[in-house]
Amino acid sequence: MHIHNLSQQNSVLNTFISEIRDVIIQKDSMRFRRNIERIGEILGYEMSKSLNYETSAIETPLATCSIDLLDNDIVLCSILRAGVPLHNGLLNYFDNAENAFISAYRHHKENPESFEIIVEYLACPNLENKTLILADPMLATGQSMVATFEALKPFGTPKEVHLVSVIGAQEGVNYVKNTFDENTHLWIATIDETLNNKGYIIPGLGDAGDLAFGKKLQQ
Ligand SMILES: O=P(O)(O)OC[C@H]1O[C@H](OP(=O)(O)OP(=O)(O)O)[C@H](O)[C@@H]1O
Ligand SMILES: O=c1cc[nH]c(=O)[nH]1
Ligand SMILES: [Mg+2]
Repeated sequence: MHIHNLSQQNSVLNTFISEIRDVIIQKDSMRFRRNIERIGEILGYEMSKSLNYETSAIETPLATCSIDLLDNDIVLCSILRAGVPLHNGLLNYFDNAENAFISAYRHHKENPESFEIIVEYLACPNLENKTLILADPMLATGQSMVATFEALKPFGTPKEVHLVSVIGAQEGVNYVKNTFDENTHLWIATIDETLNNKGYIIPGLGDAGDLAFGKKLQQ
């Protein structure tokens, strides 16, 4: 797997990451969503450098110029619900992407430390030979990404797969690295050291879905 950890280089991205982590600033849910969206824009921009381009002729009012334009059929798939602001950020840059949505949530059984991933809702276009972008802001154990990819398999075989995430735990990064094809790319804003016994990323930011959209009752 090609891992692109953008925090290895200092940039304004650090400001957005610090704000989504900050226990005071993250109380402003509009700012939280917008920061995730801005991070999606940055990750999308960096990813765009690795895609395919074809030269086009563009007519200006004065002359013709040639410019290399993106030549990928992109399908942007996000995991509900925390994936929505990240999806919007990516879609801000990939104007013509087709879109897929899938729900994946953690179902806790009697023991709060153990959970399974439940996939229920799925809407997806044909993936055959397309560029699939799988977006989820939190890559904790990595199980949601893997369950999502499994659920998408009946929709066709993508030409290339890009995973996009904001904060990952090293354990989740290792899990997707060992599970996905070695040509898969991971575009991630930053990677934290560990998970706690409830599967939350430490230091992480808390519950991304709750911070973006409000606390949900456990099912
Ligand atoms: O890597 P994993 O261990 O699978 O964990 C990551 C998942 O947890 C979060 O979703 P959550 O279950 O909190 O759902 P929500 O978006 O509805 O809050 C997050 O958005 C991922 O989908
Ligand atoms: O740290 C985590 C792990 C999973 N989901 C979240 O929202 N945060
Ligand atoms: Mg959540």
